[in-house]
Amino acid sequence: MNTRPVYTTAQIREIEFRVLHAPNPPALMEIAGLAAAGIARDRLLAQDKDRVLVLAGPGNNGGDAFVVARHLKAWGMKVTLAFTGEAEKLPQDARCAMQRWHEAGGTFETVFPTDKHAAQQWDAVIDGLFGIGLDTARLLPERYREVIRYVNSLNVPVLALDIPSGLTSDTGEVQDICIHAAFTATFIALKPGLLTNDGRNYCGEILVCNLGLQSDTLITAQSWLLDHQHIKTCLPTPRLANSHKGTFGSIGILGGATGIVGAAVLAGRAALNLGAGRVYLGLLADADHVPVIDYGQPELMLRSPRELLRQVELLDCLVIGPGLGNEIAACDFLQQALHSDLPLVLDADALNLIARHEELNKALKRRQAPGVLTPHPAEAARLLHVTKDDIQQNRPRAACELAKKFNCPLVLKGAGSICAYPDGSHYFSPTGNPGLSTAGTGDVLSGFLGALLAQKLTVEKALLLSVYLHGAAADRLLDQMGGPLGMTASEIIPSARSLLNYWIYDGSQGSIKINNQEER
Ligand SMILES: NC(=O)C1=CN([C@@H]2O[C@H](COP(=O)(O)OP(=O)(O)OC[C@H]3O[C@@H](n4cnc5c(N)ncnc54)[C@H](O)[C@@H]3O)[C@@H](O)[C@H]2O)[C@@H](O)CC1
Ligand SMILES: Nc1ncnc2c1ncn2[C@@H]1O[C@H](COP(=O)(O)OP(=O)(O)O)[C@@H](O)[C@H]1O
Ligand SMILES: [K+]
Repeated sequence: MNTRPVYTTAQIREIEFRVLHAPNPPALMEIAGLAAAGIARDRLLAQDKDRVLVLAGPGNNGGDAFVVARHLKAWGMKVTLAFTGEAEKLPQDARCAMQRWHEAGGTFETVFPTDKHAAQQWDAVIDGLFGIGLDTARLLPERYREVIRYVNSLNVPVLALDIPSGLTSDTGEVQDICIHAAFTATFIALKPGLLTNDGRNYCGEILVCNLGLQSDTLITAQSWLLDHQHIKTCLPTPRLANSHKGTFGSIGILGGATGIVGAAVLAGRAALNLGAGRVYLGLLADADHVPVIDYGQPELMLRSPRELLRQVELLDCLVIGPGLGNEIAACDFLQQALHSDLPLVLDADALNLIARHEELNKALKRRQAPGVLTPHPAEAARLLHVTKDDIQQNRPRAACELAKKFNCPLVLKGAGSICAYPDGSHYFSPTGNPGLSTAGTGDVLSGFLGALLAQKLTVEKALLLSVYLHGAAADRLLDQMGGPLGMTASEIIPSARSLLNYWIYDGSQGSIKINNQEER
């Protein structure tokens, strides 16, 4: 499996320690600087665009910047380097890099340019201010904040070294201000902060420079970036010609209280369009508001929740939560679902009820049958009894903590969704965009997940595939629409259906092929 590993700062430092304490250690900073300089030359600069501003910070990220500057200068670029730290306080490798810059005839400015006194024009900027050593608990000194504001106001591409300065490497949080990069050359391996939360706004295109190291042979990864190669291993197998609706599972969706019927309908439509053989909705809405048919998708079979729960033995999976509400009846239905042996997808109000009621909480923890939770950050906060900000401040930690607490795989939704397992392993999804920030898209995800479980995918595969596919369907729509604005949850469904078929069948269909053989 060539899924990319993702490492925390502590793990990157451990890798570095192991490499540097082995015989004949490589010159990591030199290798990193050369790789990044090549990216700058090839992706940001050109013969008539050769004026580059290189910003060097007070640590080893600054050291990388000196190496980049040296190579760009040697390749004929017009390099202006700015460093406002104290040379004698630089770490040893960075001091060496500065020395070699001087030896190559380089000089540096001792103040950073700002919009107040920068008359010079640049074609590109290299951000070597702060890397994984940034301490976000300390407010950045004003000179750094000023230069970051200045760089962000320029209309030129920025290459961030390792991570954009201002971003917290482990969490993707930006405390105050951050370099807005067009490209990020990240060293050794991916970091969580590049992949989730604010990180997605600031990194631009990420280029991993592994510095010749096979990091996963040095430290066992617990975290990975999902990619299409991995997703290919999660796909349902192509359908046999001799199949019928029973082959592809029956799914129940329990929710749709008065005023929020649409949530369950969306989940049902999503499940049907992702290949479930039969889809039943158990709607909680009162008699005056409950629909008897979904005219937009008449294939859905509408029931009362009681009828649905009476026939659980007919179901292969139950999604409970979309529009479930928080009435006593909802609690009862959830209690019954948790005590059943059915594979469960627990979403939305089901999660809120579990957060509020101890007996539901216990029932979930005691469950042996497969289950998956699909909280957004506010639901995750209720489940962990913390604030939403606490969750967002460290999404990977929150996702793993929840999976462990309930002994259940889950997806923590939002920009850079994280699929986590009780053993602490977790995956970041690279797909999805702000077009998904609209009501109902979570209901669609729960329907996708249920459909894949009903088709007998394992929980692990169904979770990764549904999250990746959901985001990819939105990304495809975004391309078609030219932007994310106004994307609707309903539109995600056909987009995902075509993608999934395409991925499984690679464009080739299963219909019988009969041709006349020309006689010769
Ligand atoms: N780990 C490795 O093996 C490698 C690391 N390299 C580079 O080294 C970087 C890490 O270097 P460092 O550990 O020196 O860390 P950084 O260079 O990221 O930052 C540490 C420096 O910033 C200062 N600082 C941190 N937070 C601050 C704040 N809030 N306000 C003001 N100053 C603050 C610290 O006092 C220290 O001087 C990586 O990101 C990468 O760019 C590369 O050379 C490749 C190899
Ligand atoms: N900015 C974003 N980038 C990527 N994915 C997003 C973004 N905003 C929302 N999403 C995705 O959209 C879905 C929203 O789910 P949720 O908040 O439960 O919606 P609802 O309850 O209205 O159905 C989740 O899958 C989430 O990951
Ligand atoms: K940086």
